[in-house]
Amino acid sequence: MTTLGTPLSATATRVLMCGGGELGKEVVIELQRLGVEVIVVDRYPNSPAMQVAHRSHVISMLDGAALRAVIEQEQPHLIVPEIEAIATDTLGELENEGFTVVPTARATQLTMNREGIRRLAAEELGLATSPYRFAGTREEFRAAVAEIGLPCVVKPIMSSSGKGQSTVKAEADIDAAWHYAQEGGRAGRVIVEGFVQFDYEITLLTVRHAGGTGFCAPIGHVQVDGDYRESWQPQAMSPAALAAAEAMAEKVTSALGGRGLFGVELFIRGDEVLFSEVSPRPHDTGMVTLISQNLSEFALHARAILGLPIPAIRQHGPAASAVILPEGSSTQTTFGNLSEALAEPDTELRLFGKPEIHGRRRMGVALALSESIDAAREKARRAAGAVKVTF
Ligand SMILES: Nc1ncnc2c1ncn2[C@@H]1O[C@H](COP(=O)(O)OP(=O)(O)OP(=O)(O)O)[C@@H](O)[C@H]1O
Ligand SMILES: NCC(=O)N[C@@H]1O[C@H](COP(=O)([O-])[O-])[C@@H](O)[C@H]1O
Ligand SMILES: [Mg+2]
Repeated sequence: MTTLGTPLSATATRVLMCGGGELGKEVVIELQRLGVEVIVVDRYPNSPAMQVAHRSHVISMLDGAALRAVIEQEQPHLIVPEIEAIATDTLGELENEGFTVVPTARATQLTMNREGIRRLAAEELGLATSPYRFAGTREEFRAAVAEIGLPCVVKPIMSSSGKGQSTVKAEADIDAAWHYAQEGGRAGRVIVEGFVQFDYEITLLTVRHAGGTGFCAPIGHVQVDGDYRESWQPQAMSPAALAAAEAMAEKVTSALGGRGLFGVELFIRGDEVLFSEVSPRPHDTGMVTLISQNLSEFALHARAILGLPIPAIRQHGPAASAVILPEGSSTQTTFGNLSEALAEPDTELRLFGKPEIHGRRRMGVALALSESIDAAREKARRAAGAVKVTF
């Protein structure tokens, strides 16, 4: 596609986003800048991306019939999944019928289930990973934990952002980990992974586009309870570790195929790289690229899926992001003290505009550029911390 039309006309280039959170919102903004007609589908009204799209539909995206009906009605040129929890079998059928799914329907099927992507990476592609077992019953689970040994990490095979994930450190944690995974996942089955004592972990943003495959500078991050709190770019790496990371990212993304941006999650120990998982779409830790690159991960995704060139990716030096992750209950949250939050130079905020909060929810992110990674991280944390959230 190297011609784009006029939105809302007979020549329109239509993109339908399946999922419309904060990551989708930035993708929609990039598509809007190119005059693409954008339709957003999500499970609740006024999701962040819906607020910047041409139209929206509220359905359960796990309901294959509902998803098919919306797609048949909208006739998009591209179907762009934004979350994992989608009726991916329906995406497969639609792809067979001639629709284009980003990056491919198979990639969305394999990555929505930890078992699919782990078996592809470790067993078919031979990538190094943590040791792992899958379990569908309590008995299988106890046996899997015994085989992997302690400490181990337990995750539902279908979940994201750390939901249902816990670390079993002692015998006494085993039952709680099983129950927690049953509540937090969309299927009873779990993965038990050996706990990796990594030096640091990265997201290697990898973009498959018309001219080949490109890599962003590695993004380091800190996770708490399986959910990201801070990220920074560039993460310093030895040349050997970086080369191994890029080789691994190239291998797994070419196995998934199609065009678009991927977030390849890797654990690094010395010069050794272990594959963790991959998102076939922009990654939350990659929000730092909103300030750190000429083309953010969202701009890269938009260009790649539209078949446009990506001749260079420019990195602007030490940069960081820190999440705004309040806990409360409201449909009219306010974000105050912004003059202090944005007082320092080279600081930005994104407030996602999520219509509700019940419990803990990521509502925004602070971004900063500075002289060093430490200084950028501190600045981003100061900015995020200064925002006064009231419910
Ligand atoms: N085997 C492991 N050993 C050590 N730490 C781990 C292991 N697996 C996961 N973690 C930690 O938990 C974090 C979240 O794990 P993972 O990415 O698998 O969860 P997720 O729910 O898919 O998260 P997201 O959807 O945000 O990517 C990792 O980034 C890492 O910090
Ligand atoms: N790690 C995956 C991730 O960050 N996904 C992002 O969070 C949104 C859901 O947020 P919500 O749970 O607040 O609705 C998703 O729509 C996506 O933008
Ligand atoms: Mg992850």
